Amino acid sequence: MEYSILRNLIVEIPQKPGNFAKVASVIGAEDGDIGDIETLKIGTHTTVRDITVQFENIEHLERVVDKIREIGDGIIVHAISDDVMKAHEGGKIHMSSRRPVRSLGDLRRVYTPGVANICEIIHQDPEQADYFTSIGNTVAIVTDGTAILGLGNIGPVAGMPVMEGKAVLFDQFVGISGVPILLDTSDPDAVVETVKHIHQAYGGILLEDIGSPHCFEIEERLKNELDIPVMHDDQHGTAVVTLAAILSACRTAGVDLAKAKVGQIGLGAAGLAICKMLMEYGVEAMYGSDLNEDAQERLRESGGTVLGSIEELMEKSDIVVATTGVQGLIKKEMVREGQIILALSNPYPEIDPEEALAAGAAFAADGKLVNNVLGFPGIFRGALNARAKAITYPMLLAAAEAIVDSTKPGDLVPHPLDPNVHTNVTEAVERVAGNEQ
Ligand SMILES: NC(=O)C1=CN([C@@H]2O[C@H](COP(=O)(O)OP(=O)(O)OC[C@H]3O[C@@H](n4cnc5c(N)ncnc54)[C@H](O)[C@@H]3O)[C@@H](O)[C@H]2O)C=CC1
Ligand SMILES: CC(=O)C(=O)O
Ligand SMILES: [Mg+2]
Repeated sequence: MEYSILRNLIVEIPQKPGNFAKVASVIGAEDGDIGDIETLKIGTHTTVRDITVQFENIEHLERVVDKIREIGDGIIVHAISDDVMKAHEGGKIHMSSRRPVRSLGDLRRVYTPGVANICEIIHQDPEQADYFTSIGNTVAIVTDGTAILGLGNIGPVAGMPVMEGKAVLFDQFVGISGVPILLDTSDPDAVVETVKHIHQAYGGILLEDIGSPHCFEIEERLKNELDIPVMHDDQHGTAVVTLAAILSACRTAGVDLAKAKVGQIGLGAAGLAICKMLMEYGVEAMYGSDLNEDAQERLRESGGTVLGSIEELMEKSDIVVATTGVQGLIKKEMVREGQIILALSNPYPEIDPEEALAAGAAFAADGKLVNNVLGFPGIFRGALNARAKAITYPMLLAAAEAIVDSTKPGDLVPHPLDPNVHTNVTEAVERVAGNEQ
């Protein structure tokens, strides 16, 4: 038998001698090849095991799982997990202590009675919280779940894996603690009130995957009403990285961005912010296209030109950016020779970069490559280091330029695991924030 897929079966088995053997023999009798077996949880009456098994194909997997389910006796197959699912088991983040408690002395220093003195110091001088608490190193990752990647309004709980992912990136790239906050409302009044009531525990607020148009009002009001950095990642994190990718492409192609014709397909959170950033940078011919008339109107109000169709936009633009969430929206016949195409929707782009290049594009990339992961960690690290009260356009521009400077010749953007990019963005943002104070 040729095995082509490997899966992990998460099976709950009542603690009775012979029960595990029943599961193992069913798998063996059906020619499944058992590998590692891990005990995930020992309960009072049952044990949950993660059994790695190789299968010939999906049909073979389904047959084996059906046979295990037929055993009965309280044996339950909870999940069939692959390596992505495995990476999510138990969640991706965990709040951990920076101070070990190994003795009573530790306990008294870390907790009562020692802690009371620190509380009093902060009570007398609230700024001491910067030194004696983790607040200044913690960012709330706030979502209402209305625009989770390009998956749409799937709710905040379904969006939690994305928020945990952002927290992983904050921690790994710049040492910030990211704390997901899931809101069960999208009403701007309620969102603003809620964030205002909880904001004291955080040094900054990252708004994530909040859909348009309510994201615009929410961000604007929170920026005005809070004196800590607030940034909607899908708007400005994306705009920063997109500007950087376009600048690198223009540098390689010898194109002057200010004189280029740029088309943006999708004028939601990401799209409108990209247009505004590019126009602020000096782009004069900024075209846009969206199905939604209000979104079109927002581009006109910002100084851009709305075109009637995607075909017209593709025809007229030297550089095209797409953030619609619609896989395959750009057809290869629409691609113009020498165009720069950034199809940024996640998880699936508007056109595969290989297809765009084969159709004549000079540069093409998707949202895996040109991704706000290159921006938001360093932007917040820099803002927190400088104790900035807001994230401003000059700070965002400095972040974009730092990304360009971190990009190897010929590439559009740096590798996201290159620590230099996060350090460079941090330093650039911190420097500008420091100058602004
Ligand atoms: N690569 C990256 O770093 C990022 C990528 N994105 C991606 O961009 C996409 C959009 O995200 P958001 O702007 O937050 O969502 P959004 O919901 O605010 O905006 C989507 C916009 O696309 C428009 N649209 C939908 N179908 C269209 C079509 N057929 N033609 C023209 N316009 C159309 C909608 O009317 C809406 O205005 C998502 O797939 C997301 O994953 C978003 C942020 C960062
Ligand atoms: C990358 C990101 O933030 C998004 O696709 O929504
Ligand atoms: Mg997002």
